[in-house]
Amino acid sequence: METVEKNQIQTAIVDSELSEQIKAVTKESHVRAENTELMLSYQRGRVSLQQYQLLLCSLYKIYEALEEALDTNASHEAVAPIYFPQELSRLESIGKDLEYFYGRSWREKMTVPAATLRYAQRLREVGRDHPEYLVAHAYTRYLGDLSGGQVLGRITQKSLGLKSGEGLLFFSFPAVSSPNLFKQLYRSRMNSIELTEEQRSGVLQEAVTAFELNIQLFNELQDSLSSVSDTDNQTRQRHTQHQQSTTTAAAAADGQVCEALQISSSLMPRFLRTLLCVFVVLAVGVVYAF
Ligand code: HEM
Repeated sequence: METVEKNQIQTAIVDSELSEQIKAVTKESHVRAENTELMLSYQRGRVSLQQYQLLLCSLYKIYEALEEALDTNASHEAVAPIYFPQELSRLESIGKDLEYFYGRSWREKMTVPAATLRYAQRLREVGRDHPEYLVAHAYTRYLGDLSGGQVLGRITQKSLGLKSGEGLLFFSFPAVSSPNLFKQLYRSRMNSIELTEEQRSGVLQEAVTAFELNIQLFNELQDSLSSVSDTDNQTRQRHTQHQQSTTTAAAAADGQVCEALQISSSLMPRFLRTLLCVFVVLAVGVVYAF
């Protein structure tokens, strides 16, 4: 770990409770997470459907690992106080959102970057070897979802023109009537966990790691989208060049055909006009191809 982070953790440990320490120690990471390309798209109100769908796929894998680890360790003394499956569990909601976007075979259509798999793997390791660190991961995700995440939900809905609730269940916590009050309760439960100094230091370090894993995931996800859109652009450019010579001339003729069909619209049923239009456009295409 970097010396700066070690110093931050040591400063945070002095005289304060876990919830304050964890917030202090991840402050700088939070700023970095907010400034990733993906989160900046959100803050500019310009999230794309592809960005949101890919994010949901990754979140599914992360919450699957996190909630499995929490369930397995539900009675562990460092987990029980912050175990709120009814209020917080996200897995089922994300699954429904994925089904909304990808249909019933959403599981086969999921794409997940390597960073997501590393994140999920770390969650499994923590669940197995250090259940007391789960508080760091649960804090990072759930309290984030209940804080800035609520704003992100509204931005997603607006950017994608989704109707209330459609594909947006991830952001909704029906069993939490006041996110602020719930966060207060959650912090007080975090503070009730008894930890040795060594464990506390480990939890704080793990919280920094949890933010780092999120940042890596956002970056990789954004990179994969950029490379997909680069390839798309290249394919589109080649396609456009290939088509340009025939399309330009054909377009003028198409326009005339459509104008002609508009004139006779009151006399001809719609499907016949469509059929005629398709036929004429095909014929024009064949003529120009030769
Ligand atoms: C567009 C990006 C984001 C914005 C605008 C944002 C905004 C906020 C805001 C306004 C708060 C409330 C601060 C307070 O109560 O003092 C907050 C809290 C929090 N955020 Fe974010 N956030 C973003 C991204 C993230 C990400 C990516 C994570 C982690 C993966 C995260 C984790 C948290 C956590 C854990 C808290 C609770 C802090 C605490 O009260 O201890 N946030 N965020």
